[in-house]
Amino acid sequence: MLMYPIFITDDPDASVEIKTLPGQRRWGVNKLEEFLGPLVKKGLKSVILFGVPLNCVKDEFGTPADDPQGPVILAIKKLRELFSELYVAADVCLCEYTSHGHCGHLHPDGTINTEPSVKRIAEVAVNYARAGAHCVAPSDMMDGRVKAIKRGLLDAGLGNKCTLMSYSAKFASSLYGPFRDAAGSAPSFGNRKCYQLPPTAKGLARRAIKRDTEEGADIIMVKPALPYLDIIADAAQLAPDHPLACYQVSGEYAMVCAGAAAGVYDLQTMAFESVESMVRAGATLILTYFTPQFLDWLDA
Ligand SMILES: NCc1[nH]cc(CCC(=O)O)c1CC(=O)O
Ligand SMILES: [Zn+2]
Ligand SMILES: [Zn+2]
Repeated sequence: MLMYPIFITDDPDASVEIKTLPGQRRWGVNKLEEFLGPLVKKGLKSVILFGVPLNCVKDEFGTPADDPQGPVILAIKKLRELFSELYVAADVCLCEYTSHGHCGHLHPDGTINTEPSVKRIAEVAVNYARAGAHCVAPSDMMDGRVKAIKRGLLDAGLGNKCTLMSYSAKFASSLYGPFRDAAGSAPSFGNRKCYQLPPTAKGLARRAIKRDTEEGADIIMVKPALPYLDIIADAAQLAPDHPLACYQVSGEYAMVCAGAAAGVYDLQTMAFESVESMVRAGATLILTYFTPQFLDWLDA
């Protein structure tokens, strides 16, 4: 039930430490074999890829997102070729590729322009699926994107080849800090409160979960995880026949590590307690940066 989030950058030989995410690195495509080979041997079953383009020319449309020579498409192809048993998911968003760092297209006044955003997100998702992704996971939060992606996959003949995992209930959280640092995707102005949910928005989260199941999502996700266990439990009840994912995000991971380093608790015990709580709430799939450690700990 563990999916490992990994950062793929466009220097093919990169292996660069990410300061705010202890133990995690930005990887180049040429390094994926030595990085993931040992983990696959230990039982790693799935990864989710995040592109970290450092050398591309970003524009307001996020054009580099599905560049055939871009890091995500190259990594999908490489991983499918290297590891026949590994499940390869790809995060779909534009913020890593837009000049303004927002997750969609903007109106001249800086607000989100939903229609072209959704169209572009669906295009990117289909291109990741064409490259061989088993699963596409839109994290942009634009209204209507699940339906558009599902339609796109069906039209491309990939409806039964590629799973759609929706970040259905994604809250505007302080816990994404290390990720934005790792992915270079902080917005250049404003924030994401227009398209991510406020922490108190239980009703909106429930409606988003229902809407995504109706629009054709195959997996529902709640994010962040530990502070939102009630939402995970709600999702388990609202979508009982869907796999339910939750994302132990970068800031949650960093918090667990920092607390352990400060002597507040034992790292392994706390890491287990955190994900066991998610399982108790109803999660059946957990995206976590602790995945490599869990493979060791579960084996020991
Ligand atoms: N679309 C961007 C995206 N996709 C996944 C994360 C966060 C993941 C993490 O913190 O580990 C974010 C950050 C954000 O919304 O700002
Ligand atoms: Zn984004
Ligand atoms: Zn808005």
